[in-house]
Amino acid sequence: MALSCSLRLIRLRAYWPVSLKQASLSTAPDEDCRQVAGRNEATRKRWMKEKKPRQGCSLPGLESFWEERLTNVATPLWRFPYEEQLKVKSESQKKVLQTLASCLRELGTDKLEITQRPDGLCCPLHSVVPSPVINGYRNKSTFSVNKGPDGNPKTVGLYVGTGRARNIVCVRANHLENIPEKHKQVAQYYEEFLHQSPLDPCLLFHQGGHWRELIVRTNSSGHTMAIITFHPQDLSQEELCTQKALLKDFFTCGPGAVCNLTSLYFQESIMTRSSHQQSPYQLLYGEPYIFEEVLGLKFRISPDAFFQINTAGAEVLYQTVGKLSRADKNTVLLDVCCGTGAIGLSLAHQASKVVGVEVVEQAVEDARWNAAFNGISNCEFHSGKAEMVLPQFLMSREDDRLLVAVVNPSRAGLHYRVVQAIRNCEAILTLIYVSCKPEGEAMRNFLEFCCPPDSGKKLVGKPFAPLLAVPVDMFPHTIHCELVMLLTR
Ligand SMILES: C[S@@+](CC[C@H](N)C(=O)[O-])C[C@H]1O[C@@H](n2cnc3c(N)ncnc32)[C@H](O)[C@@H]1O
Repeated sequence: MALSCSLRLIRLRAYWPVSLKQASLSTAPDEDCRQVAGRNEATRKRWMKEKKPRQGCSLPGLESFWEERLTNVATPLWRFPYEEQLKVKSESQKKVLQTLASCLRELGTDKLEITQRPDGLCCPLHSVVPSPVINGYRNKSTFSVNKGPDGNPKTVGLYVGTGRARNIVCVRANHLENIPEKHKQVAQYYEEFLHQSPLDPCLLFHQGGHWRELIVRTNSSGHTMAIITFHPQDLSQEELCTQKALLKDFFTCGPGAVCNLTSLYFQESIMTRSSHQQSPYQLLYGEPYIFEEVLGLKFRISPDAFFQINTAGAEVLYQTVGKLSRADKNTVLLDVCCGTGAIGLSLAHQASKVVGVEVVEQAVEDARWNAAFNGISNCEFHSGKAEMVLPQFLMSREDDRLLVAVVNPSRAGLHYRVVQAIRNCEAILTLIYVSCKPEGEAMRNFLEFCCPPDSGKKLVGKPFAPLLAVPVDMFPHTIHCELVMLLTR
């Protein structure tokens, strides 16, 4: 990629505030707000001046100062009415498409009619499709354990500050509008449990301590799964069993019973994040899975499996993908990075067949169960890294039907080998790229899909061209937005 193009990508990233998790590690929440507002500076100033009062903001002093900081970092658009938030998001998406257009021009793409639009965008941009739910929409929240504003190391909340700057403060998330009350309640009781526990929290791995983050998942029927991560350090099996029993008692017959947990999991982990394979999720109590309904289908979700964090928003997202995909009974739909199979299964009725690929084993097992439970028989799900599975699958395919590829990778974007495999497969004419961070690694992927053929990079297939971009808001109050990009050739 040309140097100026890379610089533009860096600038674009600077324009975008960081993700909720990253955001909670930022030192400068108010700066994020300034960046977010960008072109809507006047509107932002007006709203900041009017200072919409924060619900329940009655705490004086230190704690309320930190809560406000966290609110501004994690939900930087919270002061804006939702209509204004959508305008801010639309501006951000425009930036992405402008950057893509100019990078494509620099790369000498031959799709000049696409990159020379009067608005400077690489393709038409649909207005942002709103989230059906604005507040408390998260079905999953991750809470950390660390020192709070008062220095108490047994505080359960989200981070403000950064590890690098050594200024992390863990702030209770009670005021965040995107987190449902149930999640806040479980966090509050976990904190109470920690206060009762004789064991220390694990703040830094090398400094010892045990209690670590809490993940809460809920579904629309009110079921609640809690997952607690624990650093075993050098505890014996017997001591570990005692801790698990204390935790279970607290949430089943102690003060935490009011949380009404449907499942309680415990994961011993010595790494920042461990998969089920690396360190199994141990069910201490209740149901092994949580279930959710999406577009009339029932989905089983394991503790290790990804599921879109805004369920109502996910329905809108999948409907959007379905409309753009043009999958029909003559096409095979590839669902790359399929999680529990949600995209493929919700579109299976449109396609002749769905082939899903996913690296998390538990999610693949869920996807197979979900297909069987919902009576969907034209789906197959492959377990493994897409960069290993997909090239092999496409090479060994004997079927000559057209393929529609839907890719929905994590923030790291698609591995280069996945891009090569899709680009060099002539049967794929339609590609839908779903990204929650289109200004990041997804941008690199867009350029790899659309650049002129380059035998040195083994991108020999005809380039794709962006045809339409539809942003779907899944994350009200934050700057983030899911971008559904239709690319064809
Ligand atoms: C953003 S989620 C999308 C899941 C799914 N499309 C959905 O809507 O529920 C990204 C998924 O990619 C998976 N993933 C990450 N890296 C992968 C890889 N190298 N190969 C296959 N799947 C991967 C993750 O485990 C996660 O389930």
